[in-house]
Amino acid sequence: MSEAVADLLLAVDGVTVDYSGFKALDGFSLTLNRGDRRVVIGPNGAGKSTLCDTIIGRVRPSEGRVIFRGEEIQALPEQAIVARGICRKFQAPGVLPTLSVRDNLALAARRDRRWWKALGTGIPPAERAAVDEALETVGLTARADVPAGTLAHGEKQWLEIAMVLATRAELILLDEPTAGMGPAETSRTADLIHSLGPHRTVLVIDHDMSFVEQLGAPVTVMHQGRFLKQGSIAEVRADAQVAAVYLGHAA
Ligand SMILES: Nc1ncnc2c1ncn2[C@@H]1O[C@H](COP(=O)(O)OP(=O)(O)OP(=O)(O)O)[C@@H](O)[C@H]1O
Repeated sequence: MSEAVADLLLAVDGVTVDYSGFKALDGFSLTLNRGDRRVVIGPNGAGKSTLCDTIIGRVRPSEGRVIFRGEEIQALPEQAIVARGICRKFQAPGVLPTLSVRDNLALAARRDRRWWKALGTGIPPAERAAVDEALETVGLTARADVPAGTLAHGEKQWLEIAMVLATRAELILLDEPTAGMGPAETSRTADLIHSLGPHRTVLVIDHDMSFVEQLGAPVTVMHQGRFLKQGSIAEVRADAQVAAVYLGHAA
């Protein structure tokens, strides 16, 4: 196997998602190598969330393939895809407000997802280690025993990221991880993503250009379900076609 193939973690290959004739994704392709950080941007309706939905198995493509670790996954159920090592940031209802921060993480770390088994009976050492590491990474160790519902907004977002980390997923999909955050929290979130080691591969969708700049990762621009450009944030900012689609004309 060549080095390039060995490093390839995810390939979205010519994927089309068709809603009764409307193509939310239209022959879209993207590849991620192990350890990559990538940001996907694009105007409203460009297909960014549909891309995440397709990778995680919530939406089925009518054409194309999603290949993870060398195997096609586009027809697998979502739980099977998660079990293979892809996790999307849990949305707010994923956090149980009356449980402690640590217990929320213990549930996320639980591989068999039978959550009632995760409480009271003690958690296996590997899961405990994953929980402790996730707490440390997002800076919530001191808050581990408070009810999750009492966390500030930014802390809740970090808990959601920690829950993804606790699953030990290799590929992490973060859909607008800085939504509702102020500048200081946004910077901390960028630092947090930087601090994840090379054993994590991260795909981020975000509208906040200062956050995208702080991430410093290659940027893929989508428009109308299609690939438009890829480059550094500076290259993308300077691109006339990208500027045009954000201003709402040209394609
Ligand atoms: N279930 C659905 N049925 C029909 N159309 C859909 C469905 N889901 C999404 N779409 C449409 O597909 C297009 C892409 O949506 P998507 O949410 O992926 O875009 P996005 O880039 O994430 O946008 P935003 O930045 O506003 O979140 C939009 O025009 C949307 O209205």
